[in-house]
Amino acid sequence: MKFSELEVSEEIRKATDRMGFTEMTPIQEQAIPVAKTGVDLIGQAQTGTGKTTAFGIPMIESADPSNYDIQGVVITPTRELAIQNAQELNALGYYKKVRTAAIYGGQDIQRQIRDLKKRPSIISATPGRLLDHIKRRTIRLDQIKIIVLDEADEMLNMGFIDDIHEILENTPEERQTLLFSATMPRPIQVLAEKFMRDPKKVQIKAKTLTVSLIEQNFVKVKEPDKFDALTRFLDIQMPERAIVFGRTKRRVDELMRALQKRGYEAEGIHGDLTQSKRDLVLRRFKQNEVKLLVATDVAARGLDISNVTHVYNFDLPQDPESYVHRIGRTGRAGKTGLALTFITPNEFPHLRSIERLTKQPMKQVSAPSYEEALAGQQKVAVDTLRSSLEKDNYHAYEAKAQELLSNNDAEDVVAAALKVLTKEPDTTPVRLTREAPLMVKRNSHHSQQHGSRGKGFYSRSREFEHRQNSGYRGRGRQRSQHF
Ligand SMILES: Nc1ncnc2c1ncn2[C@@H]1O[C@H](COP(=O)(O)OP(=O)(O)OP(=O)(O)O)[C@@H](O)[C@H]1O
Ligand SMILES: [Mg+2]
Repeated sequence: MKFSELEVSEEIRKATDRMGFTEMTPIQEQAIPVAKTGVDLIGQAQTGTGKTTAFGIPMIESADPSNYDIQGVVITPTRELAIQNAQELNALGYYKKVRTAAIYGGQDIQRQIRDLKKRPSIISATPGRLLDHIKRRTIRLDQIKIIVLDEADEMLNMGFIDDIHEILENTPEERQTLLFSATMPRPIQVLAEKFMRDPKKVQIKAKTLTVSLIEQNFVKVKEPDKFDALTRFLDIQMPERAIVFGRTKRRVDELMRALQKRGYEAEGIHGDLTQSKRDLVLRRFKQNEVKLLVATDVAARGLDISNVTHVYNFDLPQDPESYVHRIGRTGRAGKTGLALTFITPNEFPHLRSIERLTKQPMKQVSAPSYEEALAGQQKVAVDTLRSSLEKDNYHAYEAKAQELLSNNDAEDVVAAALKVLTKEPDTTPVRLTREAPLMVKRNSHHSQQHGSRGKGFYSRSREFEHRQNSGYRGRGRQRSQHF
């Protein structure tokens, strides 16, 4: 079905047109008409299939820009996602003149207060900062009509649940509540139904939980060999734009430095960086100034960066759902992608639990040898040379070529030129602190949640457990500190 056939105001149809959308995606086609009737809704569809617009249209449609109250709220687990959702809502509200403000931690609160004085109709926020504003009375939610929990399962996970409850207490009881995510574990749905009113479920049924356009591979590699394997894969696969996920903030810092040391353009993103640094790194990645983004799970959910061709899970994620979201950073909006997951020998049970959740077996590949990586890079050099020949723009170099050929064998000259052009696999020694393999924890929080009898789900990282016991106030803060 096309947006032009959707029963919405002309301003919204024009906005989707301006955004370049013609056909609706399945979640949009099915969720928008239901949400417009005002009922509560749980929407589940694969990553990259347009859930933002699916909740965005009913929000913009119900907002009245001549009313000065905040009428809608979208809550997300990360700051970058709050910014991104605000951008999409502003695009959808362009002709109707419905304004959305992004409200998130790490940005000057006075600046946000000034923004709020301009009376946005919708707020796209992270929970902690939203609560700060509620307490300062710079945001009132008593007139809202719609609240959306984007990445709902993550928002209702142990880390954010208290904040969400506190936010909900500040909203009118007759509000409409919408939950969206690509993953929706059963226990989270049960929990959600406690604060929703008879929610309708719109689940886009697919054979697999992950998008079929993403090729999913894994490589078995011992911890000390992981980094060499990574750089050889990079040399062979030559991703246009890739995200490398590491387990902890320290790991991300070390990986980024190690990659840079071997001559790759890489930048890191995690929760210990200042927000301006996070913004800068993401901007450089989006603008293709760096090809590799090394990230914790702070970049796992929701981020929509076009042309991410590869996702490397250098470390396994903490839980199978995170795997689904991480690899979903590629293969978006109909594009193809490749995901490669590194598994150390004793992490195999985790691989199987991921496959059980995704219903998609991963294909085993082997780590390229030095020679294979070299052959890959040589091919790049040959291709570069060939395309230069085709461009026919090297005539200014002909005199020098003749000079070289008068004293040397032609084959030697070309071979030497190729050597210079080839980025040979770099074996510069690097130091990475050894990561312990993920533990299989019986009766863990996750295993109970998924009703899987404690087999094969993961324990939280040591860092997380340490933080849990280290007196941070509010569980939501602990969770956001984690990545
Ligand atoms: N109807 C459409 N036609 C074409 N492109 C679309 C359409 N709807 C959304 N898109 C584009 O598809 C991309 C993915 O959309 P979006 O970020 O909303 O996915 P999502 O389902 O929320 O994914 P995730 O689960 O990763 O958060 C965006 O670039 C968006 O602009
Ligand atoms: Mg999304």
